[in-house]
Amino acid sequence: MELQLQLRKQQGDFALELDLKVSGERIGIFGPSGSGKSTLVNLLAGLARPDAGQILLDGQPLFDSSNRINLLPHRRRIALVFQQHGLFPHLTVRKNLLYGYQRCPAAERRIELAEVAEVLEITDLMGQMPDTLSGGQSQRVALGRAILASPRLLLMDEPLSALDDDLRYRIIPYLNLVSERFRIPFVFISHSLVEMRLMADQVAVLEKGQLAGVVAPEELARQRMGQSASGYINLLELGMPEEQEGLLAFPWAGQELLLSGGAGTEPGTFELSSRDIILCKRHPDAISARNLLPCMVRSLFESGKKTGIELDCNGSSLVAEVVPAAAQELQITPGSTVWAAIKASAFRRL
Ligand SMILES: Nc1ncnc2c1ncn2[C@@H]1O[C@H](COP(=O)(O)OP(=O)(O)OP(=O)(O)O)[C@@H](O)[C@H]1O
Repeated sequence: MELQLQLRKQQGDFALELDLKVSGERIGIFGPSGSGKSTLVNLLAGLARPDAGQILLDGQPLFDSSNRINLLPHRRRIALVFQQHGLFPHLTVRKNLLYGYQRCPAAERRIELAEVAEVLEITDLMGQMPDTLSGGQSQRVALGRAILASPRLLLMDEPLSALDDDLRYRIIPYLNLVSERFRIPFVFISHSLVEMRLMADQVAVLEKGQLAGVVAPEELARQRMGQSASGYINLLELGMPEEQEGLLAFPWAGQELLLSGGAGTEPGTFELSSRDIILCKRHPDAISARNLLPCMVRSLFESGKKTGIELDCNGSSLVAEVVPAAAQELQITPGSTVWAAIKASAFRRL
């Protein structure tokens, strides 16, 4: 998918002025509150009209003020999914799903109900009413309804923010699977850098109605490390654990990581903040942290008032952060070796 826009939209005191070209199947829109993200979604969907400019989707104009083109929302073939699932309360799950399907002209239908239900694991819910569904089930049905309209683009305005963490991370694989299996590109808004890294190939960053840049999500996470309250979040894929001295030993990068008991006994993805990694130049003789990993420094980067340090732990990457003075004192330079100390309680399962 290629999305190209050059537009202006005034809303009261706020002006959105964008000149943007992004391509990819999974595009994120990131920015602080009030930066214009929802306004952009409304303009793309045709729910609001730019004052002037052009919006092209795969080269086709959805809006072009100089040629007086402004396709109606349903002619854009863009499906919307919002934070609140918006299911019809008086219709069963099946009828909610078929709503999207029946609205799509027969000749353009390329996605079938049974297949969508199978991918989203909602086949068993078909006869239920929306008020009997959990938040995650409702959001999967809303997604199914949007997909069954066989859209050219799925547009999602904070689709996961109404869900608790546990559900949010269970829905993300479905979104990725849907985009891949049905070849539907998506554009989504989120405040979460972790969501961006799990779901986007490219991120358009908005600030005060302007485009601040288009970057890879990993790059964005590093740029924001110093400003973010939680630092840079390392995402670690850990294998099947074994019990060890009252803790759980998870395989990772050819070694073991010890985690506290609450980590669960399945393999999975875990978060580890860059702030929870302590670096030591030499092997500390006595330390309470349960994990002590020998690492090589790959690179250093600056972010806000912090220095990020990308470590190579047996071939796997880990990002730690220190204040610049600590990096100098410890003489941390690319190629040098350090020990990374991590408490067993610092990991959080996604
Ligand atoms: N109908 C409107 N009339 C006047 N101003 C509006 C209108 N709708 C939005 N705005 C203003 O436009 C700006 C951008 O709003 P928008 O909802 O696009 O931001 P956002 O980045 O999506 O924010 P959030 O993350 O909080 O949802 C805000 O300053 C908002 O107050």
